[in-house]
Amino acid sequence: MRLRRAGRTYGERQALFPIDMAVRAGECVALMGSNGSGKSTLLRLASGREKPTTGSVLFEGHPMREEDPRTRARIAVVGDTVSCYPDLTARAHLLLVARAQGVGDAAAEWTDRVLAERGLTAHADSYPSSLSSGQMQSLLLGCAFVRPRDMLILDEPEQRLDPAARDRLAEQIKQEKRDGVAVLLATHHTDLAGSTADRVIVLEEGRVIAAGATEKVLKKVGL
Ligand SMILES: Nc1ncnc2c1ncn2[C@@H]1O[C@H](COP(=O)(O)OP(=O)(O)OP(=O)(O)O)[C@@H](O)[C@H]1O
Repeated sequence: MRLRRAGRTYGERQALFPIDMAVRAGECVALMGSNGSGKSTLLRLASGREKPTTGSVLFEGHPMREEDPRTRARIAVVGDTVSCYPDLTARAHLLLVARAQGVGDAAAEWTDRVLAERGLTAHADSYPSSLSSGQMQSLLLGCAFVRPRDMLILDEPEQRLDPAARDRLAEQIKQEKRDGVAVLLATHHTDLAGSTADRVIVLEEGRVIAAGATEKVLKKVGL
Protein backbone atom coordinates (compact mmCIF):
# COMPACT_ATOMS: atom_id res chain seq x y z
CA MET A 1 0.00 0.00 0.00
CA ARG A 2 1.41 3.35 -1.02
CA LEU A 3 0.34 6.95 -0.49
CA ARG A 4 1.66 9.30 -3.15
CA ARG A 5 1.44 12.91 -2.04
CA ALA A 6 -1.95 11.94 -0.60
CA GLY A 7 -3.68 14.63 1.45
CA ARG A 8 -7.15 15.30 2.76
CA THR A 9 -9.14 18.42 3.53
CA TYR A 10 -12.53 18.67 5.23
CA GLY A 11 -13.99 22.00 4.15
CA GLU A 12 -11.36 24.58 5.07
CA ARG A 13 -9.49 22.24 7.40
CA GLN A 14 -6.40 20.45 6.08
CA ALA A 15 -6.61 17.26 8.17
CA LEU A 16 -3.64 15.68 6.39
CA PHE A 17 -1.01 17.50 4.36
CA PRO A 18 0.30 15.60 1.30
CA ILE A 19 2.31 12.62 2.44
CA ASP A 20 4.41 9.92 0.74
CA MET A 21 4.57 6.60 2.53
CA ALA A 22 4.40 2.86 1.92
CA VAL A 23 3.73 -0.27 3.96
CA ARG A 24 5.24 -3.48 2.63
CA ALA A 25 4.33 -7.12 3.21
CA GLY A 26 5.61 -8.37 6.56
CA GLU A 27 6.17 -4.87 7.92
CA CYS A 28 4.36 -2.88 10.60
CA VAL A 29 4.17 0.91 10.46
CA ALA A 30 2.76 2.80 13.46
CA LEU A 31 1.23 6.28 13.29
CA MET A 32 1.52 8.31 16.44
CA GLY A 33 0.64 11.86 17.42
CA SER A 34 -1.79 13.81 19.56
CA ASN A 35 -5.58 13.91 19.20
CA GLY A 36 -6.60 15.44 15.89
CA SER A 37 -3.15 15.10 14.31
CA GLY A 38 -4.51 13.19 11.29
CA LYS A 39 -3.90 9.52 12.11
CA SER A 40 -7.47 8.29 11.52
CA THR A 41 -7.70 10.41 8.39
CA LEU A 42 -4.59 8.72 7.01
CA LEU A 43 -5.98 5.27 7.90
CA ARG A 44 -9.27 6.04 6.16
CA LEU A 45 -7.34 6.95 3.01
CA ALA A 46 -5.14 3.85 3.30
CA SER A 47 -8.19 1.57 3.61
CA GLY A 48 -9.99 3.24 0.71
CA ARG A 49 -12.78 4.31 3.05
CA GLU A 50 -12.25 7.91 1.96
CA LYS A 51 -10.62 9.38 -1.10
CA PRO A 52 -7.70 11.80 -0.85
CA THR A 53 -8.45 15.35 -1.97
CA THR A 54 -4.91 15.52 -3.42
CA GLY A 55 -2.54 12.79 -4.60
CA SER A 56 -3.35 9.10 -4.76
CA VAL A 57 -3.45 5.86 -2.76
CA LEU A 58 -2.29 2.66 -4.42
CA PHE A 59 -2.71 -0.98 -3.44
CA GLU A 60 -0.33 -3.22 -5.36
CA GLY A 61 0.15 -0.50 -7.93
CA HIS A 62 -3.57 0.12 -8.57
CA PRO A 63 -5.69 2.97 -7.22
CA MET A 64 -7.27 1.98 -3.91
CA ARG A 65 -11.03 1.48 -4.21
CA GLU A 66 -12.92 0.22 -1.20
CA GLU A 67 -15.84 -0.65 -3.47
CA ASP A 68 -13.64 -3.18 -5.28
CA PRO A 69 -14.49 -6.58 -3.73
CA ARG A 70 -10.96 -7.86 -4.42
CA THR A 71 -9.51 -5.04 -2.32
CA ARG A 72 -12.04 -5.56 0.48
CA ALA A 73 -11.26 -9.27 0.47
CA ARG A 74 -7.59 -8.58 1.19
CA ILE A 75 -7.63 -5.68 3.64
CA ALA A 76 -8.95 -6.20 7.17
CA VAL A 77 -9.84 -2.95 8.93
CA VAL A 78 -10.68 -2.15 12.53
CA GLY A 79 -11.71 1.48 12.38
CA ASP A 80 -12.62 4.09 14.94
CA THR A 81 -16.35 3.42 14.90
CA VAL A 82 -17.97 0.54 16.76
CA SER A 83 -20.63 -1.32 14.85
CA CYS A 84 -22.28 -4.62 15.61
CA TYR A 85 -25.57 -6.47 15.42
CA PRO A 86 -27.38 -6.33 18.79
CA ASP A 87 -29.12 -9.66 18.17
CA LEU A 88 -26.04 -11.69 17.18
CA THR A 89 -23.75 -13.36 19.70
CA ALA A 90 -19.98 -12.91 19.68
CA ARG A 91 -19.62 -16.31 17.97
CA ALA A 92 -22.26 -15.41 15.36
CA HIS A 93 -20.43 -12.16 14.49
CA LEU A 94 -17.21 -14.04 13.87
CA LEU A 95 -18.91 -16.81 11.88
CA LEU A 96 -20.68 -14.21 9.76
CA VAL A 97 -17.44 -12.41 8.89
CA ALA A 98 -15.55 -15.67 8.26
CA ARG A 99 -18.25 -16.92 5.89
CA ALA A 100 -18.67 -13.56 4.14
CA GLN A 101 -14.91 -13.41 3.57
CA GLY A 102 -14.69 -16.86 2.01
CA VAL A 103 -13.35 -19.01 4.85
CA GLY A 104 -15.98 -21.62 3.89
CA ASP A 105 -16.07 -24.95 5.73
CA ALA A 106 -13.29 -23.86 8.10
CA ALA A 107 -15.37 -20.94 9.45
CA ALA A 108 -16.32 -22.69 12.72
CA GLU A 109 -12.71 -23.73 13.35
CA TRP A 110 -11.39 -20.21 12.65
CA THR A 111 -14.08 -18.79 14.93
CA ASP A 112 -13.15 -21.05 17.86
CA ARG A 113 -9.47 -20.20 17.43
CA VAL A 114 -10.13 -16.45 17.33
CA LEU A 115 -12.45 -16.63 20.36
CA ALA A 116 -9.63 -18.32 22.29
CA GLU A 117 -6.93 -15.92 21.03
CA ARG A 118 -8.98 -12.89 21.98
CA GLY A 119 -9.91 -14.26 25.42
CA LEU A 120 -13.59 -14.54 24.46
CA THR A 121 -14.28 -18.28 24.69
CA ALA A 122 -16.34 -17.86 27.87
CA HIS A 123 -18.34 -15.08 26.18
CA ALA A 124 -18.90 -16.79 22.83
CA ASP A 125 -22.67 -16.92 23.37
CA SER A 126 -22.99 -13.41 24.81
CA TYR A 127 -24.77 -10.62 22.96
CA PRO A 128 -22.98 -7.27 22.46
CA SER A 129 -25.08 -5.59 25.18
CA SER A 130 -23.63 -7.94 27.79
CA LEU A 131 -19.97 -7.60 26.73
CA SER A 132 -17.72 -5.18 28.58
CA SER A 133 -16.16 -2.40 26.47
CA GLY A 134 -12.83 -4.26 26.40
CA GLN A 135 -14.53 -7.52 25.37
CA MET A 136 -16.35 -5.59 22.64
CA GLN A 137 -13.03 -4.24 21.38
CA SER A 138 -11.64 -7.80 21.42
CA LEU A 139 -14.61 -8.93 19.33
CA LEU A 140 -14.03 -6.15 16.78
CA LEU A 141 -10.37 -7.15 16.58
CA GLY A 142 -11.46 -10.78 16.25
CA CYS A 143 -13.50 -9.83 13.17
CA ALA A 144 -10.23 -8.77 11.50
CA PHE A 145 -8.42 -11.98 12.46
CA VAL A 146 -11.16 -14.44 11.47
CA ARG A 147 -10.72 -13.85 7.75
CA PRO A 148 -7.94 -14.05 5.16
CA ARG A 149 -5.93 -10.84 4.80
CA ASP A 150 -2.83 -9.38 3.18
CA MET A 151 -3.10 -6.07 4.96
CA LEU A 152 -4.31 -5.12 8.40
CA ILE A 153 -5.33 -1.55 9.26
CA LEU A 154 -5.97 -0.88 12.95
CA ASP A 155 -7.10 2.40 14.49
CA GLU A 156 -6.03 2.55 18.14
CA PRO A 157 -6.52 -1.20 18.57
CA GLU A 158 -5.29 -1.03 22.16
CA GLN A 159 -8.18 1.10 23.34
CA ARG A 160 -10.13 -0.34 26.27
CA LEU A 161 -7.94 -3.49 26.39
CA ASP A 162 -6.44 -4.61 29.71
CA PRO A 163 -2.67 -5.28 29.83
CA ALA A 164 -3.06 -9.02 29.15
CA ALA A 165 -5.29 -8.44 26.11
CA ARG A 166 -2.87 -5.74 24.91
CA ASP A 167 0.03 -8.18 25.17
CA ARG A 168 -1.95 -10.78 23.21
CA LEU A 169 -2.61 -8.14 20.55
CA ALA A 170 1.12 -7.30 20.31
CA GLU A 171 1.94 -11.01 19.89
CA GLN A 172 -0.73 -11.32 17.22
CA ILE A 173 0.65 -8.35 15.27
CA LYS A 174 4.13 -9.91 15.38
CA GLN A 175 2.66 -13.16 14.04
CA GLU A 176 0.88 -11.23 11.28
CA LYS A 177 4.24 -9.84 10.19
CA ARG A 178 5.78 -13.32 10.16
CA ASP A 179 2.85 -14.41 7.97
CA GLY A 180 3.70 -11.65 5.49
CA VAL A 181 0.77 -9.36 6.33
CA ALA A 182 1.38 -5.60 5.96
CA VAL A 183 0.24 -3.85 9.16
CA LEU A 184 -0.60 -0.16 9.49
CA LEU A 185 -1.81 1.01 12.88
CA ALA A 186 -2.50 4.22 14.75
CA THR A 187 -1.75 4.11 18.44
CA HIS A 188 -1.26 6.25 21.53
CA HIS A 189 0.52 3.37 23.23
CA THR A 190 4.29 3.71 23.05
CA ASP A 191 4.93 0.13 24.22
CA LEU A 192 2.64 -1.30 21.54
CA ALA A 193 4.40 0.72 18.84
CA GLY A 194 7.81 -0.14 20.34
CA SER A 195 7.16 -3.86 20.40
CA THR A 196 5.47 -4.25 17.01
CA ALA A 197 6.42 -1.47 14.60
CA ASP A 198 9.39 -1.49 12.27
CA ARG A 199 8.85 2.19 11.55
CA VAL A 200 6.97 5.01 13.25
CA ILE A 201 5.50 8.13 11.67
CA VAL A 202 4.61 10.95 14.06
CA LEU A 203 1.97 13.43 12.90
CA GLU A 204 1.20 16.87 14.28
CA GLU A 205 -1.63 18.97 12.91
CA GLY A 206 -1.68 16.90 9.73
CA ARG A 207 2.06 17.07 9.07
CA VAL A 208 4.83 14.51 9.55
CA ILE A 209 7.14 15.75 12.31
CA ALA A 210 9.25 12.58 12.61
CA ALA A 211 9.53 9.32 10.67
CA GLY A 212 11.93 6.40 10.62
CA ALA A 213 13.08 3.35 12.56
CA THR A 214 10.92 2.84 15.66
CA GLU A 215 13.54 3.19 18.40
CA LYS A 216 15.12 6.26 16.82
CA VAL A 217 11.81 8.08 16.34
CA LEU A 218 10.45 7.27 19.80
CA LYS A 219 13.68 8.59 21.30
CA LYS A 220 13.64 11.71 19.12
CA VAL A 221 10.11 12.71 20.13
CA GLY A 222 10.64 11.69 23.75
CA LEU A 223 8.11 8.86 23.86
N1 LIG B 1 -15.31 14.01 8.72
C1 LIG B 1 -14.66 15.09 9.16
N2 LIG B 1 -15.15 16.33 8.95
C2 LIG B 1 -14.49 17.42 9.39
N3 LIG B 1 -13.30 17.39 10.03
C3 LIG B 1 -12.77 16.19 10.26
C4 LIG B 1 -13.41 14.97 9.84
N4 LIG B 1 -12.63 13.94 10.23
C5 LIG B 1 -11.57 14.48 10.85
N5 LIG B 1 -11.66 15.82 10.88
C6 LIG B 1 -10.65 16.74 11.44
O1 LIG B 1 -9.39 16.39 10.91
C7 LIG B 1 -8.39 16.47 11.91
C8 LIG B 1 -7.69 15.14 12.05
O2 LIG B 1 -8.59 14.22 12.63
P1 LIG B 1 -8.21 12.67 12.85
O3 LIG B 1 -9.47 11.99 13.28
O4 LIG B 1 -7.54 12.16 11.63
O5 LIG B 1 -7.17 12.76 14.05
P2 LIG B 1 -6.49 11.61 14.92
O6 LIG B 1 -5.03 11.85 14.89
O7 LIG B 1 -6.97 10.28 14.47
O8 LIG B 1 -7.04 11.93 16.38
P3 LIG B 1 -7.35 10.97 17.66
O9 LIG B 1 -6.04 10.63 18.31
O10 LIG B 1 -8.19 11.87 18.52
O11 LIG B 1 -8.12 9.78 17.16
C9 LIG B 1 -9.08 16.93 13.19
O12 LIG B 1 -8.89 18.30 13.34
C10 LIG B 1 -10.54 16.59 12.94
O13 LIG B 1 -11.38 17.50 13.61
